[in-house]
Amino acid sequence: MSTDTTETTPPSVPIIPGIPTSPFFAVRQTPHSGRAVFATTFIPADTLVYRATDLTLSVLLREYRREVCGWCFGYEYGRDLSVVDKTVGFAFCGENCRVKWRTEGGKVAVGVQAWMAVEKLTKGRGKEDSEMVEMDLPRPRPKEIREAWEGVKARAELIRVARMGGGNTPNTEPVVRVTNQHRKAVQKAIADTISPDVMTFCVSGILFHYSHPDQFLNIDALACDYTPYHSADDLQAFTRTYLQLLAILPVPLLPHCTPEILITLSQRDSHNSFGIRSLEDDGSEFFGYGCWPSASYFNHSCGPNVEKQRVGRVWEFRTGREVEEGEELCITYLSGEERRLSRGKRMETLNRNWGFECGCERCEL
Ligand SMILES: C[S@@+](CC[C@H](N)C(=O)[O-])C[C@H]1O[C@@H](n2cnc3c(N)ncnc32)[C@H](O)[C@@H]1O
Repeated sequence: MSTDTTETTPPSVPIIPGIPTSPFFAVRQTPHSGRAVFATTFIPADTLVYRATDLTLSVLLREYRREVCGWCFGYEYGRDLSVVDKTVGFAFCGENCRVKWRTEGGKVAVGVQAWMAVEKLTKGRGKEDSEMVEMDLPRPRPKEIREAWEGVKARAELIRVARMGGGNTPNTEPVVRVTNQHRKAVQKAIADTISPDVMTFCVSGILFHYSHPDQFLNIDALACDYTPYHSADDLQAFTRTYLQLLAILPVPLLPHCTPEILITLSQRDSHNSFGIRSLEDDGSEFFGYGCWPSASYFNHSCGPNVEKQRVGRVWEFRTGREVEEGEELCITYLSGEERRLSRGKRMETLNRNWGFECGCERCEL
């Protein structure tokens, strides 16, 4: 990571879909830490330099779904929210948010139908897997990931035929007769262990691909993690969820439910998502996470000059001090407590969670 303020301007990068634009900065290539944001002018302290409004996919952990608004992520200190939409399993802080979620977040009628199908499947099934993310388990390598997705291909095909009658689109003539084998594949998928949070992630991403095909490039352009699954179990939860979604999603969404799309979502989300946390208590409550592509070009520094703040569904970025023209604008990827760790422990945390050796000014000293 560069904090160089000399005259040598870092090379600019070719046009990238979804990069942030601002009168205060530009995105440029760095020698060692990918693309980064550099001030193009002197910036006084406490200047709002950017607002990221481009939320693509988001996950509210199941345990918070009654307490955190499905639209604005509002939270009332753990109290259950007043407006509950039982059919889709989301709660809202008011009727206004519920309507916005239905019209914009539900992304057309098929979106609402998709969440209804998920709710129908998951309701009453309780928590079937722990979904605790064990950070120290070995991560599946790219070859294992390829094999796992390859391993569910035949079952996926059977389910697709059962749902679509063998046609390539819902309206094409059936080309394969649907047999018991196809129907059994659907039943087996539905009976398999459910991972509700993985399912929310996948449905949110599939709906984004369906409703904003042009903006999917913004996700695709983000830094890629080729080993995005935390463990073999995590990878299996994704392949299982894929089959379950093929079995239950509204038919128009099935062409958007593919291994390629689901893998891309995991690979880009891994090093780019932002935690959705409580706004009080140093963000001690972790409600879930989301991907705002334009906000993902700020690199990390252990002594950041930019502070980020979530305001509802938007992230605001403000300078924490004066910034010289040419200086890199950095946020911190560390949570409140982690910021107070020693250099060695910070490095370890960043390496484990983000997969990079921190080269920021504070670590280099
Ligand atoms: C959210 S992205 C930031 C933008 C990224 N540099 C890009 O080109 O898309 C996070 C990734 O940037 C890189 N990065 C961010 N801060 C860094 C730092 N302090 N030192 C080294 N690499 C860093 C790491 O590869 C990390 O996984």
